Formats: sequence, C-alpha cells, structure tokens
Amino acid sequence: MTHVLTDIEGTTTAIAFVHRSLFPYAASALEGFLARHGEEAEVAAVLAEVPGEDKLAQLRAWMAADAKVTPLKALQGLIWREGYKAGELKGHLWPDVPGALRDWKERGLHLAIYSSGSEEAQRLLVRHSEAGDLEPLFEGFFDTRMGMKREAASYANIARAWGADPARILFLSDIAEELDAARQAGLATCQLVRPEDGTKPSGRHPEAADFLDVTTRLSA
Ligand SMILES: CSCCC(=O)C(=O)COP(=O)(O)O
Ligand SMILES: [Mg+2]
Repeated sequence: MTHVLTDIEGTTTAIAFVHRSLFPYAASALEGFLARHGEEAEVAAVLAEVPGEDKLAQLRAWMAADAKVTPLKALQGLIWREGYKAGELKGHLWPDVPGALRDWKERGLHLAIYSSGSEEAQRLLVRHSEAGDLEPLFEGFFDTRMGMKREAASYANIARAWGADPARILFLSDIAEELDAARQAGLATCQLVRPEDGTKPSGRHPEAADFLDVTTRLSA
C-alpha cells in the first residue's frame, strides 16, 4: 500500500461532532451569514447553484435531509470557516488518529481525505483540530466534486487525480456502501467499526476498531 484515503465522519472524527456541533452551528448561523455575505462573489456563486426562488428554504430542506449536495456542503464550509476563525469550533479527531497519521506519513505513505464535506470544510477541520494543525500531512482533499461517495467512478476519479494505482490505495470509511464502491474501483478497503460511533460491522470488508488497528494492517 502506498496511499491512504480516509473518510472523516465516523472514521477520523466522531459522528456526534458532525451532527451535534458542525451541522447545528451551520443551521443556526445560516440566515445571518446569508444576510451579511449573500452578495459577495464567493457566496453568490454557491447560491446560484441552489434551485428555486427561496434559497433559504431550499438550503434548510437540504440540511434537514442531510443531503450531500455540493452547494450545501460548500456553504456549510464557508460558515464553519467563520466559526473556526472565531475560535467557536475545534475539529474533533479520535485520540488514535493524529499519531497514526504522523506515523503513516513518516513511513512515506501518501495521505488524502475523501468526504462529502467540502474541501474547505475538510481543511478547516484538520487545520483547527484539537491536536493542532494536521493539514500539512495531507496531499489531497477530495469532495463531491469528484462524485458521490457511493459511486465507483468517484474513486477512479480520485485515483487518477492523485496519480495513484487504485490497487495501492487503502480507503478507510465507516460506511459499507462507500467501501463497496471503492472496492468496485479497485481500491483496498477497511471499515472503521468504532464502538463510540455505534458502527455495525458490514462483514464484507476488513475491519479496524481504530487507526492503531489500521497501522497493524498496513504493517502486515
Ligand atoms: C469535513 S467535516 C463535515 C462533514 C460533512 O459535512 C458531511 O456531510 C460528512 O459526510 P460524509 O459523507 O463524509 O460522511
Ligand atoms: Mg463516514
């Protein structure tokens, strides 16, 4: 294995942090953020991708459905940027994650993230993590612009963009359907089955309880 591609929610980071901190933060800040920044080019460009007249209503409907749609994920990233910079947010990483990532990097492994969260949201979470700035450890931050996470073509797109042989990429996720799609594209897979997140083993992918388990698998 030469490359490790990791999911965030349920893999590096507690599901509870995403659903009880990040998402509520964005939901409560949304209306004020649009009032302050809606005319700015960066935000207006995202809003142009939101269908219908009532952008706020559409965004709130997507939030309620946890829709993994690119314009919502982009806007959440812009809102979280304000929160991280204000010190109101800190990126959660499970205790086993920072040391393992540094170890893998020191071994010469290439590291990247693939999440439905936008590239901006990914960078912010690891830059402002509880373990400090881990952004330099990663070569890539792939999001739904590469495709949806349950589609095999997305992983082929990522391997091509990363310049990596799919068979030498290990994809880490908690979601079996994402791992299925990655396997279909020729990637190696490992399901993170973190008891703290209540993840259920799929029984069709190799499993790890944490990143220390993954290190053991990488060393095998
Ligand atoms: C980068 S932290 C925010 C994660 C996020 O917005 C999200 O929707 C997570 O979805 P995933 O498909 O990566 O579990
Ligand atoms: Mg996940």
